[in-house]
Amino acid sequence: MADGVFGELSGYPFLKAHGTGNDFVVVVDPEAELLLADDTVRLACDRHQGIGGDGFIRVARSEHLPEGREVLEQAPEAEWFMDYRNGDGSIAEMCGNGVRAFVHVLLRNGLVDLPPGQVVRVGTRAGVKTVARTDDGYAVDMGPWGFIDGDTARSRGSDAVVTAKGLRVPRPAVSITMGNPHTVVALAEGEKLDSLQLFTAPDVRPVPPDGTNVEFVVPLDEESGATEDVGRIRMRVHERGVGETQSCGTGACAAVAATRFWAGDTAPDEWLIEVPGGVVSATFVEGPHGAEHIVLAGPAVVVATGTFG
Ligand SMILES: N[C@@H](CCC[C@H](N)C(=O)O)C(=O)O
Repeated sequence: MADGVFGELSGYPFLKAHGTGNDFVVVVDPEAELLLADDTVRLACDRHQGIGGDGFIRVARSEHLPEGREVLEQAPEAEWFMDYRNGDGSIAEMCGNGVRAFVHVLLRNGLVDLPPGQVVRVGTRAGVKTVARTDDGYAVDMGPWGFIDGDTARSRGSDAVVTAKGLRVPRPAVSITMGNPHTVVALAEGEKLDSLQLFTAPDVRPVPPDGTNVEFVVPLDEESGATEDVGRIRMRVHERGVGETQSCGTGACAAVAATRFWAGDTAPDEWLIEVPGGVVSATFVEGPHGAEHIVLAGPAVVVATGTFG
């Protein structure tokens, strides 16, 4: 490759994609030949000196990455692996908006065929995800959700305390895994959500062992579009390894899991999540072996293609 500002990426083609405003620099590297040092990823995602993105996605054949080979042992059909990094270069287990963008790029580049009614299985560090096409995007079985500290959450309703700029007092929260870690805080009013300052990371105690993404949610009532059958929340998020983003798919799943847990048995299975970058949906379904899975649906868009300078 040419000697340019992006090191090994100079001269390499990229796509810029997003899902509800959560944006990604995507490279198609089927043989996983790129080294992808943290600095290189950081520069690619830099909004002033790079292409700009919340995250960086490498599209690689599973057989060429160690984590991909582990996936293939359980799911030989998961030919493609989403190698995901945050904008600061750190590796993340999973990205719900990113996996839709990933499949969109696979289709756009003719790397998979996805006729109506069929699914594609994608390898990730949080296991294999099954993705289907919808009328306006993609639906992803995100797998099971779980409490990070199940006993405390179930007995007390919360297992952490969050402090953030714009919150008058620290708030109780619950930490949930979607393969990656999340801590969810409920607020009573929209104004409180709007006045949060999320340039700096909220303080979470105790913080989960691998850090956390923090979601602030406001449950909406029937006047704001919720119904008996479809719950609705507004959400803002501070992402681990990034900062505030316009949307977070795994965060939306964690947010509805916490909201439904707090609401009790009568809460619906279908949810709409309003984020600054749009709306995604999440549906609780019965997965294999009786585990409760969440299906996340939303759009994926490629906005540009180019070559690193
Ligand atoms: N925006 C993503 C999540 C990306 C990873 C996250 N920042 C982490 O470190 O866990 C999503 O849509 O899920």
